[in-house]
Amino acid sequence: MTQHDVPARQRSQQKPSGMPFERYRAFPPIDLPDRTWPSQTITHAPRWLSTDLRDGNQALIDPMSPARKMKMFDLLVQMGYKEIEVGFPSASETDFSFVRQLIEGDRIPDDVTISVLTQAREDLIERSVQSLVGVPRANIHLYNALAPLFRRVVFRASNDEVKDIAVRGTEILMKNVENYLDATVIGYEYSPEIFTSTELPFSLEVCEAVSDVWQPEDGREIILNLPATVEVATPNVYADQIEWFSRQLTRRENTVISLHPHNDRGTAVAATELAMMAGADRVEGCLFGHGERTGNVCLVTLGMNLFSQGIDPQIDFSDIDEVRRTVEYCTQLPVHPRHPYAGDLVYTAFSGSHQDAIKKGLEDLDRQAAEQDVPVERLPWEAPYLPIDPHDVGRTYEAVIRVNSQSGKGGVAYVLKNEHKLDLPRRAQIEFSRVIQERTDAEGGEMTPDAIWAVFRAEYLDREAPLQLESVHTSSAAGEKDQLVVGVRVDGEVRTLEGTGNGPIAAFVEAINGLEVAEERGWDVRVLDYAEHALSAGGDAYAAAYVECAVGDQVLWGVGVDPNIVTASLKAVVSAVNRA
Ligand SMILES: CC(=O)SCCNC(=O)CCNC(=O)[C@H](O)C(C)(C)COP(=O)(O)OP(=O)(O)OC[C@H]1O[C@@H](n2cnc3c(N)ncnc32)[C@H](O)[C@@H]1OP(=O)(O)O
Ligand SMILES: CC(C)C(=O)C(=O)O
Repeated sequence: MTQHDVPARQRSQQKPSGMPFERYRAFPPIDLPDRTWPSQTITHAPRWLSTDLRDGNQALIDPMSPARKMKMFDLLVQMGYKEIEVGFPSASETDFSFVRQLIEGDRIPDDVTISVLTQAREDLIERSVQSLVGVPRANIHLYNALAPLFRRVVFRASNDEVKDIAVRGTEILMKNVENYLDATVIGYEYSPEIFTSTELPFSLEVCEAVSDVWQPEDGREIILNLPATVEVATPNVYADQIEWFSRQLTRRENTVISLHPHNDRGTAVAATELAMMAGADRVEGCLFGHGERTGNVCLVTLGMNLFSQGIDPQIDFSDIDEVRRTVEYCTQLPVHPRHPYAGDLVYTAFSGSHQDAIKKGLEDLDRQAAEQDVPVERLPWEAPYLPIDPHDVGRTYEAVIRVNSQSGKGGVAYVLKNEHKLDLPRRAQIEFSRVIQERTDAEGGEMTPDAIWAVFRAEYLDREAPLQLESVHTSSAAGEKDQLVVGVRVDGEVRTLEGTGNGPIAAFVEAINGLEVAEERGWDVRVLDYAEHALSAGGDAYAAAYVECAVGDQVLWGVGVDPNIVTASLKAVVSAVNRA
């Protein structure tokens, strides 16, 4: 079908881009009509291999120094990675001596297997094997490219000659292992590089030939790593390729099918997950997706995706910021603020409707926890816009809601509640968020919690003119109205006011309305709504009071905070009057 055969309703209204798209071809689909992977689900973590110290390192502007490599290795071990590719020892003295440092310094825990990568060239294989002398167990990883373009351009060799590179490489490797590593248990990994662009039958043929040499059997596995060296198609195609390969392969029970996806199309995570559904056993990648070009698949995202589905990733991400800081130090590259699960902004909402929903969701969890009398961490996680609980990766809720011109009342109210325990009534939230909105519109940028608090204090708590409350005495007998005597300053002048009413607020309002300046000031005060709550528990607890008043023809809120609830209420009335 050409572009012109596309029905008009499906055709884009936009003009042709002028981009030379004709130079590119769509990747042909895989003929696998009875594919089974679409109906599979992922139920457990794969075997992970971190290639941060190899693929990750080889793609850095400034490859890791020995100290940085060691820090990365220790981090990977601490997080729980059991297979770690530690370098390409034949590439440089730095890589070789790092492997020696690990072995001679006894840095490799008993349950961790290191591996090293080599091209299928005799001298490089020998040097790689030599780097492993003295290690109790390790994997050696050999690769050569099989794809048509590489056969023609890089190796200038026929299919058989390219297959022979892999077969001979395996034989040479086994010979060297015999010569140098008698006390070491060596595992073998072979990668038909550029697997994604290679004819599937040819990849299979070469892998079978390599396996014929290695002779996998029970207790002697072979790892066939099928890399998306360059990601060239939609993720379903990779899954088809993996399912096809896995079905055709002999000795499947002694073969570990491994993935090594790159992210050229930005779909490495999806491709990996679909390929796991297609039967892969093992995944290679890097923390935060470092590696050649657009990087290897991100191990953090994959692991946390499992976690968010209730599956143990077998890796500890509980202090994600520490992981991020260490990786940034080792790679000297920043992690994007929107990186899934770990970026600075990924648990933060600036926009009003998101803030409102998150605030309600978190309050609902607190309510459920109180009702069921269990800690909130024991409840199944369910909160709008937050796929996981930030606490589970060591983040706090403090940064969840941040305020700028896109924010609404929910966000502002969340900050006041979270930071200062002030739970504003709904209409007070609306009123105060307008005050904040004026600021953010005028000044742009973000308003920090401290700045919001400063505005709140100035607006509601710190106004002392024209009215200031100095002292409060109340008396009431059962069944009688409250008698109130308050000391105030009106425009700085000390006055004593007396009032009577159904409660101290009504008595105070009566006293204010009776002042001689009341008429000229427009202080015709009526209370429309009232709310109060404790700010903290215990004998020295503070109380917050919120009073919605009509003062003349204005309707506004006042807020008061005091250890004494009556004084807090009267302060709230003063706050409203002064704001008017
Ligand atoms: C997809 C990947 O990430 S694979 C890993 C890639 N990583 C690296 O390359 C980092 C480490 N590499 C290096 O330090 C160097 O490339 C070395 C030391 C390995 C080799 O260096 P050199 O001997 O200078 O060779 P060079 O790097 O140019 O490699 C190209 C040669 O190797 C051959 N070659 C490339 N890959 C392979 C392979 N897997 N097996 C056998 N031969 C290979 C090429 O055909 C070419 O041969 P030619 O010179 O006869 O044309
Ligand atoms: C060596 C192989 C696995 C590789 O890095 C790749 O193909 O991307």
